[in-house]
Amino acid sequence: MFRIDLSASDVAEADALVASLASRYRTVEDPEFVREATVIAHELPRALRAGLLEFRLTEPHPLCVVGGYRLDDDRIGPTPAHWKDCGGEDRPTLAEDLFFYLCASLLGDPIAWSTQQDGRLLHDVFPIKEHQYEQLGSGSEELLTWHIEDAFHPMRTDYVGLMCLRNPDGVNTTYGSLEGISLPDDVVEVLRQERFPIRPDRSHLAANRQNDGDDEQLRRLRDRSYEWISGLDAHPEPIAVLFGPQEDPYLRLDPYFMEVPASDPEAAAALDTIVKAIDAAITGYALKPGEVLFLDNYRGTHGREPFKARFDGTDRWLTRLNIARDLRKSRAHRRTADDRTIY
Ligand SMILES: NC(=[NH2+])NCCC[C@H](N)C(=O)O
Ligand SMILES: O=C(O)CCC(=O)C(=O)O
Ligand SMILES: [Fe+2]
Repeated sequence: MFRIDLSASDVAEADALVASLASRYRTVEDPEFVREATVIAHELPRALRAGLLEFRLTEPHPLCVVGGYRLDDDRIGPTPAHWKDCGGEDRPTLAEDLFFYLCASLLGDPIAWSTQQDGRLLHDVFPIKEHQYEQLGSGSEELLTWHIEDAFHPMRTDYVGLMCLRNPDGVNTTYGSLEGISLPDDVVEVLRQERFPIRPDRSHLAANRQNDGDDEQLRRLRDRSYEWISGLDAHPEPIAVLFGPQEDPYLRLDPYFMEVPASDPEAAAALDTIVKAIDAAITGYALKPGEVLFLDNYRGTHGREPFKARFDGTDRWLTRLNIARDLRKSRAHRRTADDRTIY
């Protein structure tokens, strides 16, 4: 993988920047912070900025890990029981949230889904008791099968960021890609065609809807998004699994939510071929507290190994950002040019 390791002086610089911001902003969701973040991010250590630029421009690997940032396990407090309880202004993780958001701002602009985690920019990923056996980031007992994040969505982002706050049992994030794999030409040609129906994953379904707030207009927009999602769930749209460069194509798939109709055995066989090829090369990486992982969501798939959750405040805890390189791609689905929520 591509690594950026912060030196001691890099860490000191980042800490000082974060400390000054923590006295000005109470949450990374603050629209003023969101607007300023890209400018503020230019004050991050130069080696970090240069590393992320290289990752973005040269696409050296599907994964980039930023290591060296330190956090205090006591200060961040217990792992919450549900994301609905911890999205406000008093997060004990404010410093980590700010650092993570600034790093992300060097790759692009974070966006929020109106249908995920109450429309927040920053998601929490920790085990939730009621989700133990679900194919959700908040599951635990089941292998989270590998996927391109939000693969069903035409506005899925270029990058997914995961920051590790705690990972006491060293649970692996899994990843795979087409690196070093050459698929037969006829298979590639089929995979480039829109013959692969895909359903939305469960994290976007209305069953996981929580607080709507009291803005009537926002509620109506959100209703509409949920309707669109449930329509797709009932009538999945066929997508192409491969796109982009001929030699080294980009990926779009979440096999768990894909089913090719029996009437198209050629497409079914092609999907089976690529899934088996990626499966055979899956590896894992256990994030350490303070590390930030950026996944190139065009180049690599990811998932998570199963684990035994404790539900006692000591569980694994990551935060997550979806980062777009070009906000305009989703402009028709956002209220204003600089609003970040996709409806
Ligand atoms: N193959 C899958 N399990 N796909 C769904 C991935 C999890 C989803 N992104 C979530 O936020 O929970
Ligand atoms: O928990 C992990 O390591 C990955 C989680 C994930 O893939 C997700 O939240 O979408
Ligand atoms: Fe994911």
